[in-house]
Amino acid sequence: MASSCLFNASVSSLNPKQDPIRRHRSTSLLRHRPVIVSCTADGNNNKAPIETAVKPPHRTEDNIRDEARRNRSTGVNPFSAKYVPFNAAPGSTESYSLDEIVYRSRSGGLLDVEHDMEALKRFDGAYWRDLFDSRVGKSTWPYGSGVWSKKEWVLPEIDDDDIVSAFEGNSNLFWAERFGKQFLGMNDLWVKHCGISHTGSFKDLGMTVLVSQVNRLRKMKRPVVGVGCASTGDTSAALSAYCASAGIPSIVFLPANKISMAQLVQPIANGAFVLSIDTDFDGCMKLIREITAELPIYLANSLNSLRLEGQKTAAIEILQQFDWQVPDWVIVPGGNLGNIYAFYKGFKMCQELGLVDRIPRMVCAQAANANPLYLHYKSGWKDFKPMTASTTFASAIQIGDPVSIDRAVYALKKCNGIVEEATEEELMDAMAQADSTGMFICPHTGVALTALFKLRNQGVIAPTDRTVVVSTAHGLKFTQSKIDYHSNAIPDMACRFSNPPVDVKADFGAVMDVLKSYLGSNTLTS
Ligand SMILES: Cc1ncc(COP(=O)(O)O)c(C=O)c1O
Ligand SMILES: N[C@@H](CCOP(=O)(O)O)C(=O)O
Repeated sequence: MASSCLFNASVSSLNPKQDPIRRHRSTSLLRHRPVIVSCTADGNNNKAPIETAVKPPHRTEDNIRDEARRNRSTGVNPFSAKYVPFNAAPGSTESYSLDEIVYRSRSGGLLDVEHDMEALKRFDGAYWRDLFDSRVGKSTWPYGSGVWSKKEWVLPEIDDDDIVSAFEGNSNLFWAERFGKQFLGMNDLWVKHCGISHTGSFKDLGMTVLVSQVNRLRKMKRPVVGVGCASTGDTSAALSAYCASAGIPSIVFLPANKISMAQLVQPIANGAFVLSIDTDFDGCMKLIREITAELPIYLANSLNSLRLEGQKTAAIEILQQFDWQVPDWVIVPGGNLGNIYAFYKGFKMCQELGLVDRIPRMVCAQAANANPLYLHYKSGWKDFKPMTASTTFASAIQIGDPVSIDRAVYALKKCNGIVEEATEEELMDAMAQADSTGMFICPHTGVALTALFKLRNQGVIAPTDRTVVVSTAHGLKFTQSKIDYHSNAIPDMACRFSNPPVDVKADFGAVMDVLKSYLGSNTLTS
């Protein structure tokens, strides 16, 4: 079936791969002009979307969603994705539409979202790089989001109108110059601040995808009365915010007294139905799986592979922010273990589709008090043993029975990865050291930085290696841990880098004395 191109029918039948001049022209235009997607496909199914560089003028009566609707292509979308069993045996034909409500394969294993890679490969790496780059820094719906700017690789078939987005992603890749030089002798250390985000953690990246799909299912009159999750605090915050924005009920299961106040208040404020349950995260996870099997509540944890499609865009973004150069190392704190696989998948897609020629080595960092993956790695990947996780300041990764263990092991084996762990003292010191150089990180990022300290000291990571530490949540969600540390109020912890406030009388002389002793000289009076 032939279909029309909205703005430029004359170029619609060209495939940029076959037409270097067109490709060159489109590239230079895309660099400078806003982009609207229009689409074409012919009966031989050998053509694909063409970007036009012509954006019609903004109509004052339109909002950005209206504008996207008005400019929507009438062409056939050549891209698609489906659920398949994770790491399926060769020859497996089991698959499910993304419009089905399914979290497990027939054999009870994990699922994965599989994209039609042949369709994506009809475009070369340069095309995808240019397309993604052209969408950054714009407010065009839905591409203003760092996730949806990669829509063709995420949920290619969803209608833009169904998308629920807070323009998440595009988070800061911070050059940790002083921290790297002062504490590690490194000059190319970076922190990907995924926590500087709508609800303060990387969960927004996955949740925009999941809640958008739920929005679509509800419009299709599928029986979804609400969306539910078990959480250590960040998944619940993201779920409740995105659901509230779309007017969808959310239900969150939280382990009582095991998450920070800031995290607890997020779903409460966003109108979620909050259950505080007398168990740990693993207990909540077991319950939500049982409940979602009984009631038409859609499961929002990363067991649901849709989430990882959004989270993988953080990896693509890192490459993009380095102008498509590949860092040597990427360090990710791990709990339920979806994110480490999401990063691997993002990097791998970029390699397979020709945007980059290799992938980085990844390190998964765990708290020593919740380290089932670390123990598994140290055993040479022999038997995996779930555990009961102990209390940790890195409370969002206090998880003993991670649902994505198979995904994590797969990813780490494929990228020659490493697993490290951090004691409570190590992670808190690392957090304080990072903060002392101008960051304000969460304890989980402290776990990742500890892994970096250890691998540098062992000589595994070299001083000149380009290294990215993934910061997963905003430090403002975990202020109590910082207060405890800087008050020297943590039993059996030296709190070596604490910086408690000095009590001083409201008296000029007293203040001068304190300042002179701080400055170590009489510079104030001379
Ligand atoms: C702040 C933070 N960091 C890291 C993680 C670990 O991510 P994952 O569960 O995907 O391993 C989580 C959640 O588990 C989290 O909330
Ligand atoms: N840290 C997570 C734990 C659940 O992880 P998920 O990615 O499987 O939802 C949280 O914040 O709840």
